[in-house]
Amino acid sequence: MSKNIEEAGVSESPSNCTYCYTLDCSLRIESTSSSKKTAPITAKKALLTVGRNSQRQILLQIEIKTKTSGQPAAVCYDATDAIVHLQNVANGKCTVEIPSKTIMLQLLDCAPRKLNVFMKSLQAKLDIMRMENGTIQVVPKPISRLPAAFSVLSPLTIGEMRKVKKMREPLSITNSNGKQVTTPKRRSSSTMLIPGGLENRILSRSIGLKRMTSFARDDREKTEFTSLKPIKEDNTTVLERIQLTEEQKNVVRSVINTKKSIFFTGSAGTGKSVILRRIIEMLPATSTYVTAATGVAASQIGGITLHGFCGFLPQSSSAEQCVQQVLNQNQMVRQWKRCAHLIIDEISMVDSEFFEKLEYVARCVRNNSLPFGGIQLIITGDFLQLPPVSKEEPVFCFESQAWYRCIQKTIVLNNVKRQDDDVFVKILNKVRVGICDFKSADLLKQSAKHQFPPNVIPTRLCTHSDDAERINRRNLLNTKGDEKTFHAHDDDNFDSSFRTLAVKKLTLKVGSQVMLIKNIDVNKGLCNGSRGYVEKFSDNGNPLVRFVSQKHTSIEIRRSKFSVRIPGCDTTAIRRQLPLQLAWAISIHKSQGLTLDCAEISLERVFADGQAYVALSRARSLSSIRILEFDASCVRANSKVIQYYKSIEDDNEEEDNYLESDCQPKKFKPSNF
Ligand SMILES: Nc1ncnc2c1ncn2[C@@H]1O[C@H](COP(=O)(O)OP(=O)(O)OP(=O)(O)O)[C@@H](O)[C@H]1O
Ligand SMILES: [Mg+2]
Repeated sequence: MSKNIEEAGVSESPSNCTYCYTLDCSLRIESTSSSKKTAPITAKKALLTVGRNSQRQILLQIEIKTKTSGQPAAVCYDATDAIVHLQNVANGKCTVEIPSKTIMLQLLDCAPRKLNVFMKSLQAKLDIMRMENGTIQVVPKPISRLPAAFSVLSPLTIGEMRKVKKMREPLSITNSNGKQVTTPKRRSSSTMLIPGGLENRILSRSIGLKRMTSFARDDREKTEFTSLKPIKEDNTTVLERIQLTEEQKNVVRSVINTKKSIFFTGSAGTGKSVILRRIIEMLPATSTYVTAATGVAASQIGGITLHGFCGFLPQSSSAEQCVQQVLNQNQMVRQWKRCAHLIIDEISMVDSEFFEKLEYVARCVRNNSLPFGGIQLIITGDFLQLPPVSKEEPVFCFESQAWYRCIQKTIVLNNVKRQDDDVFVKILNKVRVGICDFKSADLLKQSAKHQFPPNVIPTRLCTHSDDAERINRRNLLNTKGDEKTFHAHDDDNFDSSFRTLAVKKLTLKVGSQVMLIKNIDVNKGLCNGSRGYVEKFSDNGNPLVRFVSQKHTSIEIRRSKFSVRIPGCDTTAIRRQLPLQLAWAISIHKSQGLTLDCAEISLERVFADGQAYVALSRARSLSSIRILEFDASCVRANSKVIQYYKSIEDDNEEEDNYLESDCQPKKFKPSNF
C-alpha cells in the first residue's frame, strides 16, 4: 500500500485513505444557474469526504458545523460530472463545479499539499470511472439527503495509477487536413476523457476559454481541443518532488498529527528547511505564519523575518512596551489572534530576550495564558551554526524560560543530505562541535590547490559583509562585457518591506559571476546555489549562463516567480525577476541556509562561534571548495550549545526506554529556572 501512496505523492500520509479522501477547509457553495439565483452558503469549517454509494457512483459529502446547534449538518452530491479547477492549489484554494447540480464549491484556507493530493486522488478516481463507463451521466440523480450506503473510497492502487497515466498520455488524432495532431502529453488536471462534444464543453468551461458554439463531434473541434494548454501550477511549492527520508517524514508527522510545539534540529544539510517547506504545504494558509531569523533564510522558505512578523521593536522596548506597540496596530492584533502555527527557521540567530518577549506578547495579545498563547511553534535551526548577533556573549533561546515552557518535543536529525562524501561529512561533524584534528586540518589545507572550470571564479565567502559587497562592486566595474539591468516586476500585493533573494534591480555584464537563487531544473543540477558566468545575452535580452554543472551548453535564464506569503492572508505577493545574484562574493552570515557548488573561503577573520562551520558546510563536497590559509584555531563552537545538545541526546536515550514515545523530554533547564 505504501508504494501506491508514494506514487500518488502523499508519502508522508499518516493514514493513507483518510488523507486522500477527507479535507478540512472553509467552503462557499454558489449556484451557477442563470435562471434560479440563490444566495451562496458559506462555512468557515467544513469537512469534505469522497466516497461511493451502493451503485458505485462517486459522491462528495460535505459536513458543516452549524452555528445554532453546533451539530454538523451534512449534504451529499453526486460528483459524477464534477470539474476540478486546480489553478490556485498552491495558495490553498480550489474550485469544484458540478454542472448537473448547477453549483460551484469554492474551497478556501486548505493546507496546499493536502488539497493537491485530495483533488488529484478525486480526479484520478473520476477519470477511471468515466473511462470504465464509457460515458458520463449528463443528469445524474441528485441526492438531497445522505445516502444509506456511503463508504470512503479505497486508496488508489498501482493498477489504477497506471490506468490514469495511460489515459493521460498523448492522443494522436487526425484533423480536417488529414494531418496527425498530438494532444498535449500532460493534460490539465481539470480535463476529462469523455467521448464526443461533451468533452469539449467541459474543457472550455473548466479552463475558462471561449465557449464553443457547437458541440457536434467534428475534426475542427478536435484540433481546437489539442491546442489547449495545461493549467500551470506554482511548481516551487506544491509540486516540489523531494522524497523525504524516514526521519524527515517523522518530523512532518509529529507536527501535523500531535499539534505539539516542536523544535527539530540537526547538522547543516540534514534537510531542515526542506522539511519546513513540506510542513508549510500541509498547514492551513491563513493561520500559518512562516518566518525566519534572517531575510535570506526567510526567502528560502517563502516567509518573512521574525522581526517583520512580531509588530514591535524588541531591542529598545520592555516586554510591556512591546505589547502596547502591538495593541496600537489593529492589523498586528488581528495577525497575532489569527496565528495558530508559527514557523521559525534559523532559530540559532534569535536571542533569548527576543524569544521571551515574543512569548509574552503572544499570551497578552491573544488573552490566552497557555505557553505562547496557545500557538503551535514549529521551530528549526542548528545552534552550532551562527549565534545571535550581539556585542556581548550571546544568550540563546534555549536558555530562556519561555523556551523551556513552550517546546514540548525536540527531534534531532542525523542524516546529512547536502553532502554524500563520507570523509567530508565526518570532518564537518567534528568542526561543528569545535574539533579540528591534525588529519582534518591537513585535508582542509590541501583544498587550497583545488582547481575549478575555467571562467568560473568560485564564490568568495567573507567573514564580513562589507568585504563581500566591495568585491562584487569592484568585479562588476572591472568586467568589460556588455551590460544589462533587469528591474523586478512586482505585483500590487508586493510591499517594499518584503524580502526575497531576488533584488529589485539586477545589473549584469557578459562575464559576470552569478549564482542561481532558485531551483530551475534539479535533474540537470541547476538548483539554488549553482554557480556559473554570463556568457552573452540572448536575442530577447535574457542572460545565457554557462553553469559549472553544464560544461557544454549555456542556459537561457528567464524571469521566475518569487512568492512571499502575505501575513494573515491566503494570498501571496509576487515578484518576477531573474533567479540570479552576483556571486563573486557573499558574507558567511548571508550564506547560512544556502547550498553552494563552488566556493573559496578565507577564515582568517572569523569572529563568531560556528562561523567556520557554516562556511565549510555550504559546499556539497570537499572538492568544490578552496580554503585559503586555513588555521585550525578558527574552528570554534559555543560550550553552552555543546552542553545543550548533550542534554537533548541524554533525554532521547532515556526516552527510548519508555513505552510512550511522546513523553516530554526533560530538556536543558535554564540556569535561572
Ligand atoms: N530527502 C532529501 N532527498 C534529496 N535531497 C535532499 C533531501 N533533504 C534535503 N535534501 C537536499 O539537501 C540540501 C540541504 O537541505 P536543507 O537546506 O533543507 O538543509 P538544512 O538542514 O536546512 O541546512 P542548513 O542547516 O544549512 O540550513 C538541499 O540541497 C536539499 O535539496
Ligand atoms: Mg536550512
